[in-house]
Amino acid sequence: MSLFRIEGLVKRFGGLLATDHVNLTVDAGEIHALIGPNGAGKTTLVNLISGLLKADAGRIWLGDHDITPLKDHQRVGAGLSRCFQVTRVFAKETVHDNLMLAVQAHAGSSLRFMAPRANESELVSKAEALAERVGLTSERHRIAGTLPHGAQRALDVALALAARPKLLLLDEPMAGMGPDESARMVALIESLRSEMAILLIEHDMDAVFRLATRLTVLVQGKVLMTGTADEVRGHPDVQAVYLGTEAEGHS
Ligand SMILES: Nc1ncnc2c1ncn2[C@@H]1O[C@H](COP(=O)(O)OP(=O)(O)OP(=O)(O)O)[C@@H](O)[C@H]1O
Repeated sequence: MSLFRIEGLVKRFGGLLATDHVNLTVDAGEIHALIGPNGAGKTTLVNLISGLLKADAGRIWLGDHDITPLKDHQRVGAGLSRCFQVTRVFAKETVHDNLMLAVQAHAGSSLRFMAPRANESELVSKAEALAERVGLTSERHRIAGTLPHGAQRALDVALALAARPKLLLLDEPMAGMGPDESARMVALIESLRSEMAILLIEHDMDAVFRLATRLTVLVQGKVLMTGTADEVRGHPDVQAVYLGTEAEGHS
């Protein structure tokens, strides 16, 4: 059974079918990329998955748990974490304090019953481990808002990791990055592969083809195809519909 499964998902905005009976699976250990031209419905689908939008029809499964009726924060609790195009980092707090808040929010009942000092030191060590996990150990005491863009995105990933997700949703993690920052983000995503499944929405096709186990191509709300990088690259419809658009200056 797939770790994550979408069945017949539908979302209408007035007369527009933004999500048109979409089926999609993500397996454990997989980085599954969602690609498609502007307006294809990628953001809508991610919002349906994370629970920001309510689907008109269809079901969403995490393992054997039907998460369709759950609200967004309940989906995080069920194991689905999201990184945002617009980051949710607290700009005026330090990296460490951002991580402490995230770790605290997801600490669960085990920590609540510990002595306060043991509790605190457990939280600190979890926050430090997360900083190290995303390469921010040396920036731990900096104010988050003063970090370079790439480091802020890395912090956003760390905040999502604090929830210990089974599935991580990454919405354009490379957006606005230069080549060095992108390369670092690619390495970070690659390093997460063994620990969780990832659904990646990204316009940077080099990064997508480097990272993705499988890709799903979305066009006008519909799945055009799902396949490996080679299958997608070689598919004539994809070249016409998507890569053609790319060559014309798709950002
Ligand atoms: N809240 C909304 N109300 C009405 N129409 C919407 C709404 N959100 C999205 N749409 C429409 O749904 C379609 C899919 O949009 P969506 O943003 O999901 O595409 P996308 O693939 O994420 O595009 P991009 O690559 O530009 O981010 C578009 O035609 C868009 O105009």
